[in-house]
Amino acid sequence: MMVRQNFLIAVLFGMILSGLIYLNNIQCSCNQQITEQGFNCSQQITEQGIIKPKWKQKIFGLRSTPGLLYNQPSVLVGRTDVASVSPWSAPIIWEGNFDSTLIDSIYKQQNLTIATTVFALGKYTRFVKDFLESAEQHYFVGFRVHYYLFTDQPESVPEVKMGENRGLIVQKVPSLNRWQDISMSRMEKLEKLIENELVNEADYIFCLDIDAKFYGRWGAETLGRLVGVIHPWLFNVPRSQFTYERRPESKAYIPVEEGDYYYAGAAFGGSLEDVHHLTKTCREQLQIDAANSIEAVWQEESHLNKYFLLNKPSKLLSPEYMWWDVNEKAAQIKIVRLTNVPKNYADVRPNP
Ligand SMILES: CC(=O)N[C@H]1[C@@H](OP(=O)(O)OP(=O)(O)OC[C@H]2O[C@@H](n3ccc(=O)[nH]c3=O)[C@H](O)[C@@H]2O)O[C@H](CO)[C@H](O)[C@@H]1O
Ligand SMILES: [Mn+2]
Repeated sequence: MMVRQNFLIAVLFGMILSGLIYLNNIQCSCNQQITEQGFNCSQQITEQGIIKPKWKQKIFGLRSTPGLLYNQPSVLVGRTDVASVSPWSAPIIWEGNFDSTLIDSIYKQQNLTIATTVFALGKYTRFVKDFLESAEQHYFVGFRVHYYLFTDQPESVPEVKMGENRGLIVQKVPSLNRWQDISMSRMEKLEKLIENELVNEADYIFCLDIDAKFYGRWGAETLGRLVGVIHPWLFNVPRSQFTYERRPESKAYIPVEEGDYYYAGAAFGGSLEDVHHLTKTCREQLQIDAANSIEAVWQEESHLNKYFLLNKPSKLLSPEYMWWDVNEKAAQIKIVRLTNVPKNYADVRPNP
């Protein structure tokens, strides 16, 4: 009896031990893949046993270059005229709170590709040249940038000289009659682009308005998981004055006593996975609204604001990154990086 009991305990012990060894092995092989080829454990096996690639995701530390000299960071001195952090601890990027030399030296080591999307339909093709030429001067200079331009007139796309490792991919899309539909349809196009073409192609994506021009640096300080830009018109007003959708019938509804910031629809970005989730969710909410015959007051911008209320951005860009007119000043804006190009709406839009 005693012998049998001992035997059973020994078998049990052996089973636990081999289980632990097995678990440890899985972890080891996974870690090895991370260092050798980025994050390869991210392959997903579905219920049917099909292996689906997940997002290209690399594990990097913020590695610094030995011997790099830069100003000593201060714990005590910083900008006091603006907030540099949100209540959920996301940084808010302003001129004066980052060191561009240090940031570039860290992110250049990561061999990144930044996908950047713009849409130019109808008369908005007139903005393409200035947008691209100014981006080549100021936007992720020295990094690999792939611009994706969606247009109904590929023949009108101007020749713009691109820097090394930078390129333009033009995709033809059907014309639409209402500017609101053009603006809103961007969410679905972006969702599909990320799904079908960008997985394993890019590390980050930024989605920008085309009626915009760069005047200052927009670089690696803007990289993050989920990135929103604070709208230039509404950065200094109480939340009750934000132009959120206020009708409860819309999926974009935000009550007057809620809301963090008012975000611009003209610029957002982040990792492919996060931006895919954002564009998919906004596309779904837009479709539900359309089925209920309601269009949010600022179309997809209203839905973006609802999304960011429920999915807080990990990084916020100050209105330096989407200013409303290069000739307009505000005490807090020390540099205009990207700005709206003033336009006569009646002149460029297909409908009021
Ligand atoms: C600064 C800012 O946050 N701007 C937003 C705001 O007004 P905007 O006045 O900036 O909207 P907009 O007329 O620039 O339209 C948005 C974008 O749609 C594209 N487009 C539009 C019309 C057209 O005929 N052809 C064309 O290609 C183009 O890429 C343009 O940049 O509200 C819009 C939705 O209501 C968008 O959320 C914009 O991003
Ligand atoms: Mn615009």
